[in-house]
Order: sequence, then C-alpha cells, then structure tokens
Amino acid sequence: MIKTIDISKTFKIKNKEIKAVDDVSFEIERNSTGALVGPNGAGKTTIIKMLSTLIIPSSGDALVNGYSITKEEKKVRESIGLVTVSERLFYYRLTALENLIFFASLQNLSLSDARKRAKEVLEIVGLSEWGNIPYMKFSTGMQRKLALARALITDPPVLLLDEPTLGLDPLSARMFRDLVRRIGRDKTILLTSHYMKDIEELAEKIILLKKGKAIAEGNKDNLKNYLGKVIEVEVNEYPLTLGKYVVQTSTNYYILRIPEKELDELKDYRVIKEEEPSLEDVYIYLIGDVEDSARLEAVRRGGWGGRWG
Ligand SMILES: Nc1ncnc2c1ncn2[C@@H]1O[C@H](COP(=O)(O)OP(=O)(O)OP(=O)(O)O)[C@@H](O)[C@H]1O
Repeated sequence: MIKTIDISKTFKIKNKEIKAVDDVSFEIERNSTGALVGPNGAGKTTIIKMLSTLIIPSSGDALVNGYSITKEEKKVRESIGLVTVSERLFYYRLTALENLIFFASLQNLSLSDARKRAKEVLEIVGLSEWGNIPYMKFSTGMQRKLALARALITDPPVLLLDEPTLGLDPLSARMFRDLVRRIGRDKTILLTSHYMKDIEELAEKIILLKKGKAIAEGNKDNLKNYLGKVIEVEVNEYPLTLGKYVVQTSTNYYILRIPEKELDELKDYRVIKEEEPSLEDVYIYLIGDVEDSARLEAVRRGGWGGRWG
C-alpha cells in the first residue's frame, strides 16, 4: 500500500521558492497499480523521489508498505524497487548479468545467491539470452527491462516506476506494459507516464496533478463518466478558452473535439460525430488551461490573429 498524507515539497533556489508538491493526499491499495499524470513540472517525479526517500518532504508524510518515509526510511527502502530513466543505472562495460550480480551482492547476498537471483530476475524480464552481452550494446527497450530486473532483485512489495516507457518504440512499450502487468499481480505499483496508453492499460487509480496539486483522482471509468460525451464539431471560429480542444486546423475551418457540456460556448457548429471520451479527452479537459490554449494557438497560426478573445 502507498498512502501520502498532505505531502508537500518546496525547493528554494536563491530567493525563489518553488512549491513542487502542494498538500497531496492519495492512496494506492495493496497489490494495485496507480499512476501520477500531469504536464511537465506538475510534481510527479518529486513525489516518486519522496516516496523512495531520495528527498525529504517539506511537510506531511507518506506510508509505503506501512512504513513512514520520514521516520522509517530504511524499512521503506527495503520495501521498494525504483525504476527511473534519468540516471545512469548500470556499468556500461559489464554484461547484464555482471551488473545484476554486482547490485544483488550489495543486498548482502552471498556471491552464489547473488548469481542465482541475478539469473532469476533476468528470466522474469525475458533477457536470459542476453545475460552475457555488455550493457552498452543494449537497446533502450532492453535497458528498461534490465532496470526493472534490477528493481526486482529484492522482490520488493512496492515498485515505483518513473516514466518507464519513455523513449520506447510502440512495440517495446507494449511489451514493457505486459511485463509490468504480469509482475504487478502481487505488487503495489505507482508509475508516472505521459503516455495515455500506459495509463489506460495499467492504472487502476489515476491521480491528475497540476502545478503540484492533485486536481482529480479516480479510476478511468470514474474520470470518463465525469467528463461525459465528447463531440467532434467543425467551426469557423471559436473562443480562445476552447483552443485546447482544437484537433485540426484548416485554412477556413477548425475541428474541435469538445466535451458536450461545453458545447454551448460555441456560436455555430456542425456536428461531425459523438463519442465516449478517451482518457486523453479527460486529461485535456482537466489539465489544459487558457495559457496553454493561447500558446497552442500561437504555434498553429504563427501569430496571434483570427479568433475571438
Ligand atoms: N532539485 C530541484 N531544485 C529545484 N527545483 C526543482 C528540483 N526538482 C524539481 N524542481 C521543480 O519542481 C517542479 C516539479 O518538478 P518535477 O520534476 O517533480 O515535475 P514532473 O511532473 O515530474 O515533470 P516532468 O513531466 O517534466 O518529468 C518543477 O517546477 C521543477 O522545476
């Protein structure tokens, strides 16, 4: 189980304070998978870092596998496996197996036990045949699987995965998701991702973050029901506030994919189709804001003209 209780983190750079995480509370039940979703800078990685005891919260606390991240750091570390993409996780010249044996031996395993466990985790992630290949020859997909293998060495009850499919091609990402699903049956997992496919397929609970705050939470059906139907419409003009719903721009018309409940914001429109919402629709509705719309519009048009404001 993972439970955050009014957790906050403020970074100070010179005289400026950045509230990266602002009073966030959520719970991921034991042996289920949760996902933190939100734009760049929303605070996802900061939460993962606090849960893995790499940084200390400014206030609040969290329980990981029942242990407090502020009072029982050692127990928390023993309970988690962490997969991130931002650091150099392995020795480039060592083989996959040598790397894993090295990390397993750091867990107080004898050399023969470390070797045994390294082979087991390689097998779990489907890299057995590649054990004797140096890490530097690994593709991004293989590197990510090896990172997962490393996180599994101690068979931790909790896995924290920070953007685990970043940079993977669609097939590798699909295989990685399948692996996470298989491993996740008896683990509590919290992941972050910008890919709605990851969230759609893996997360039983979704926490939407924006500017450090949790702005919505639920399973995908709750969130989709909350949004209601989406309608694709063709319009000649639209108010700036609806810019985030534009999916296609032509010389003399726009196509918007807009929640039904916001349709009356439009003056004239021609309905193209009506659909159940996707998670991406929910994300755009809850996360995209007016500043984003203005930015998007500027990029589309290469300027600032031709719309209501
Ligand atoms: N060590 C740090 N020192 C100062 N500011 C930081 C530090 N780490 C993160 N921040 C700031 O905190 C905010 C949240 O960052 P964080 O990396 O948690 O966002 P994120 O949601 O993971 O974004 P991304 O999707 O880009 O990975 C950002 O404004 C970031 O610049």
